[in-house]
Amino acid sequence: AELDNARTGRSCSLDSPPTHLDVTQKIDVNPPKGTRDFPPEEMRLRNWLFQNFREVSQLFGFEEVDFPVLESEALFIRKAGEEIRDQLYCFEDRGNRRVALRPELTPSLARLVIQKGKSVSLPIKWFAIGQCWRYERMTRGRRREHYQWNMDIIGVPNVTAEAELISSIITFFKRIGITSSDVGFKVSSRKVLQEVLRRYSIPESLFGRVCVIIDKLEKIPIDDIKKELKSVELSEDAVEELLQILSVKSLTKLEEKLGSSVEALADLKQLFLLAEKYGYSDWIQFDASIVRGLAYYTGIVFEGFDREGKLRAICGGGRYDRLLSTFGGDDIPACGFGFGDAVIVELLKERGLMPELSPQVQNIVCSLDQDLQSEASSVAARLREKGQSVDLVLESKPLKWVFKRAARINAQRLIIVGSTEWQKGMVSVKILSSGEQYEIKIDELE
Ligand SMILES: Nc1ccc(Br)nc1
Repeated sequence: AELDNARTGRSCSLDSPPTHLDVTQKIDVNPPKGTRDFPPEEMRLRNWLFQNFREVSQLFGFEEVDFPVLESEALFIRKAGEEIRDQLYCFEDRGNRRVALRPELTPSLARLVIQKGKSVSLPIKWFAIGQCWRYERMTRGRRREHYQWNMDIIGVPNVTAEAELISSIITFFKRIGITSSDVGFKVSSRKVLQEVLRRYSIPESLFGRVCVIIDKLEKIPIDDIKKELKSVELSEDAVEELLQILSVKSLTKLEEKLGSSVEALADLKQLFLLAEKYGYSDWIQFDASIVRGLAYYTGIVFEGFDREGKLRAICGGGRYDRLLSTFGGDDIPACGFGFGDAVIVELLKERGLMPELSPQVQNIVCSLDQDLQSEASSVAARLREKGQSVDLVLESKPLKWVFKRAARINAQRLIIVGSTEWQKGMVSVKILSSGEQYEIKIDELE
């Protein structure tokens, strides 16, 4: 009912919102279906992951940006039959506007680039880490939100941009202990598809839709793929040729099939040459079946995969030279990738690479009797002024309780404010790792 209300813009709240005294209705303490809470332990892992995303992005000279989670629905309405469209988390707001929770970040980035126009100089190198949404029937019990790391290079037409993006992802993998024996990148170019469609005089307008269908290879039966391709007027021959080409796994074979003048080949050869120079050749392989499921890719496409074949794609991206112009912007070349926060964690667990992240606090401060509580607060304030983190025990507790809490929050030092020591202008300090204990003048504490 609430969702209907939200969709129609009617009030979302209850008639008379419960006051703090009403306990007539017990609320569901779980988050909405398909969404997650981030209690401290999960939040530490998320922060660790995002910190690595950020540090790699900055290592490559990218600037961080973000956009509203809520966007105009129009940003994502593409007529190519994409899954991302079918699962759009969209509704009508109270102003009768059609809006959507963003399913991806690239359209928002394109919108901002156009909005900025000439005020930003090219090339633009931006990265973002943002929550993205899909409304999937819970039949499949899958998540409805995830966080995606994106890096995009706008304004560079040649594949040096794609080579740089792949290098940044590999840098990230190496930082967290993933090697080229764990993960590889399948690389191809949509210009391969484009060339085949051209040879069969398939209209350009069908390109996006054909790519979306091809992306379902290995996800749905081959006969359904063929049926869908024929439904967009591909002839039997065109379908057969297409599927033939998509099974090619070497550039030499591709050259035999398409000839050496095809632009796709030049791009791919240059990319593999650059990979050699970056030193990441053992991470990438040509695979013509890679097309990715977003309609707007126009050139090189790539996806990171787990070599054991147990997990879904870890990340993916490619060139999207037409997206800005389809939004009414200038004809500016662009490429980028998206990297979700879910599969990578599954991979880390698989490989035993999950980081040990415990809470960290330098000091726990307590007073031994109630009359010294304010003195304990002044000791905490003094330490914090010196940049020391302090967990201040806020009510009178037995020392046994304090020690237990100190262990739980992984405190390094216990500072005890006791009356005898306080009379002498001192406090007791206990180094919890070694057990070493001593008294120190308050104004020497740091
Ligand atoms: N696009 C998208 C959004 C949210 C999730 Br979970 N997966 C994919």
